[in-house]
Amino acid sequence: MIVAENLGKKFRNKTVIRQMNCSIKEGSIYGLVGANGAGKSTFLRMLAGVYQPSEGKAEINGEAVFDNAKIKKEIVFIPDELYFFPNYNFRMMADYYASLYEHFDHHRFQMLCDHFKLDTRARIQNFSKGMKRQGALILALSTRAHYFFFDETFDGLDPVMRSLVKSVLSEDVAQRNSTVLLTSHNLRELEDLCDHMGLLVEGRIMFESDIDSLKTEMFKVQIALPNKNFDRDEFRQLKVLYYKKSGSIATMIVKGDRELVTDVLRSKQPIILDLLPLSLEEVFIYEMEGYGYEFDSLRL
Ligand SMILES: Nc1ncnc2c1ncn2[C@@H]1O[C@H](COP(=O)(O)OP(=O)(O)OP(=O)(O)O)[C@@H](O)[C@H]1O
Repeated sequence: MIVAENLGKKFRNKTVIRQMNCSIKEGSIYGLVGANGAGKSTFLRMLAGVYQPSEGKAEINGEAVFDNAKIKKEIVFIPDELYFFPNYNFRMMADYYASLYEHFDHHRFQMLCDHFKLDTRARIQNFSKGMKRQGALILALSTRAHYFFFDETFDGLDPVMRSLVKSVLSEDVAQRNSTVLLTSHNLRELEDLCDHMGLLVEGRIMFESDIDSLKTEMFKVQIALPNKNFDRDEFRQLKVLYYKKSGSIATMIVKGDRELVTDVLRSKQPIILDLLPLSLEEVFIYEMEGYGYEFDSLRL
């Protein structure tokens, strides 16, 4: 279990992460999304033991990560800006990783390189940005570590490679119960991969949830009632996050159990009733409104 408790990070006088609380279970794929500069990389670096927290705790299985050689052997951190030794090829980088991670699996390394069609003897400096990303991921997964921290992993990957990377990551988690924490500034990039997601805003996780309940507990409703003059008050039994009426049809965003919501709406004997699922992006937008953030241009 990865745990952040009242975690904070300051650089000189600038507070970048504040009072962060979050726990990530073994075997899960957790996506952390947030705008540029929100603090994603800083948070990841503290969980990976690269930065020392200014306050609070960053722990894995109850032990502080920073300066903890034992735990760091179980962690691979792939930063947003990749670094490879000059003049090295992938085979040489694999040997270097094997010197750091005792369970490094050379067979898996070769298999993944074949799968991604990467030539292990070619110089890395001649590779494209996307190929370097693939290589970093292959090296990480070949270590047989248990905790993977990937910063902007999909940056530079084309759609085919993205989906290949996603399937390789999901497979590792399913087979080995490894734990993956990924960051992205693009929510759509992570939504089909992660089982949990958190939204980081100005150094704080504003909210987090498992994807299934996020998607199944919020709906877009379109409804028309026999009495055309109904208003929002008609639905006061429900948690209506957003309401807009044009003509005789109301469109609203409702939070709650689908069956209960449907029962309440049906009891009004609607002429039109549609309950539509929201995309994850829409769910985040409406949740954020509860925290006073405005997303008018993106709504409905
Ligand atoms: N080593 C550092 N020294 C000083 N300030 C830093 C340092 N690292 C990060 N920051 C500051 O912390 C803030 C958050 O940066 P961070 O890289 O964590 O954000 P991010 O969410 O990963 O952004 P991006 O999506 O653009 O990569 C920024 O204002 C950045 O300038």
